[in-house]
Amino acid sequence: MIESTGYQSGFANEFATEAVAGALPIGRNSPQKVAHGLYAEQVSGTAFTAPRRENRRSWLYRIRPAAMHGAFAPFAQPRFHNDFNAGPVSPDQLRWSPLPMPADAVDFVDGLFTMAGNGSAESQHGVGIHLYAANRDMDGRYFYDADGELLVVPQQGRLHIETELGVLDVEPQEIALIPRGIRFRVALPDGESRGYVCENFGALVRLPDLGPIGSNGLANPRDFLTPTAAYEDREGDFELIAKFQGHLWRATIGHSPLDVVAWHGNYAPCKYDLRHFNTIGSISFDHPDPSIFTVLTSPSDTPGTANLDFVVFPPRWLVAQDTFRPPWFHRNIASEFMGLVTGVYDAKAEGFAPGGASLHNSMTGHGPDAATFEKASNADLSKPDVIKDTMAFMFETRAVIRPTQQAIDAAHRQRDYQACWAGLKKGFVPPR
Ligand SMILES: O=C(O)Cc1cc(O)ccc1O
Ligand SMILES: [Fe+2]
Repeated sequence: MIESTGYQSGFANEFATEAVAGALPIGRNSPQKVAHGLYAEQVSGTAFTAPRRENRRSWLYRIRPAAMHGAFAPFAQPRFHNDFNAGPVSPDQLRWSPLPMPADAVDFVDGLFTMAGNGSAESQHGVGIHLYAANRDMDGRYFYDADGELLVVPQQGRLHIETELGVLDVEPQEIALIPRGIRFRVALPDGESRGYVCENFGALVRLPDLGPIGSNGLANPRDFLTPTAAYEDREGDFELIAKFQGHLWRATIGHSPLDVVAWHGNYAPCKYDLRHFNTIGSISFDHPDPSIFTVLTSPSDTPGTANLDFVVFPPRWLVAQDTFRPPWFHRNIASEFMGLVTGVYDAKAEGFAPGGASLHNSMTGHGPDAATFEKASNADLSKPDVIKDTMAFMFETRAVIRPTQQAIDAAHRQRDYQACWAGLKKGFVPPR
């Protein structure tokens, strides 16, 4: 087990960190001989020639280079993939109860269950949306995803994520970002653990522009924490699992790949506490568009039209006057996959449980359920509404989100979801 050695603050900063003094070369990246007999290795997350403000890469000083492992062979974990049903996709509103905890011993990789997605690693746009339910540590097993960066949203149980670049200890209401290609191992200090993973095939997520909000607000850069270097020097019969072009592969590896003694650069994992999100909303009237809740965004080639927006609905005060305060009824061009970390979501009185999920695709009508509509239409607006102890989120994409066959067939899919709107009464009374 590698213990955390601490964090450095800032989003995609130029970090420099060494677990052994003198391991980082000074004034160059690849000296003829690296200090302490280490190997130098660069890992790039953007094209070499990407504009400087978007360019992401790190230099790793490690015990053995990443090239050292056995040949890859296909690895069977049939619940984790990128087969997003090429055929017709139903416009139905869909909702799921939480993924049941496994009965057998299951680690993070074996516990991944693909719910939906769009695009592909090959086309370099789109997302894979996965849930995980696991109950044991990855043991002698290391994983990397060559297809996309991973945005991990734990819902139950802490995650101890040992990565090549250091350790992230993440608890529910925090998120972790693991860059494409970075190798890691997950331990579960609380045993049974559950959460959501968004695999981003497109441009790396970044903080959204703030426009007229100004220079502060929403997710502030200093609240993103990147680990300081931490490594293990461990030999044994281990396995390296890779996700590559939508499929899993396994190679033997005779040492721990978490052997980076020092590194510098701006391509690194980080975590963020969603409770630090500075929520901005209406202090006059009307419920704002949910883009005001964007934590991170992956732009597409069309300005303002994201490949992925990660949006949160944190605790906040609702004070708007002459306003229906919860989310309105709507149909959007974008497609919305929602999850709930804790509490109750303000548009759904019942049925959307922590650990559950919903999917409302492009132009599919949705919004408050009948009970929420009734309550909010009659609420006393002279008092503020305080939304407490909750953390819902949304993976919103420009492309339609295709549920997988296993998500459609799952026993935990709520086949009666549409009934939540059935009780909406006809209120129209034409003037006479
Ligand atoms: O609950 C939803 O569907 C997400 C959502 C929230 C909101 O505040 C406004 C629009 C929207 O799609
Ligand atoms: Fe919505």
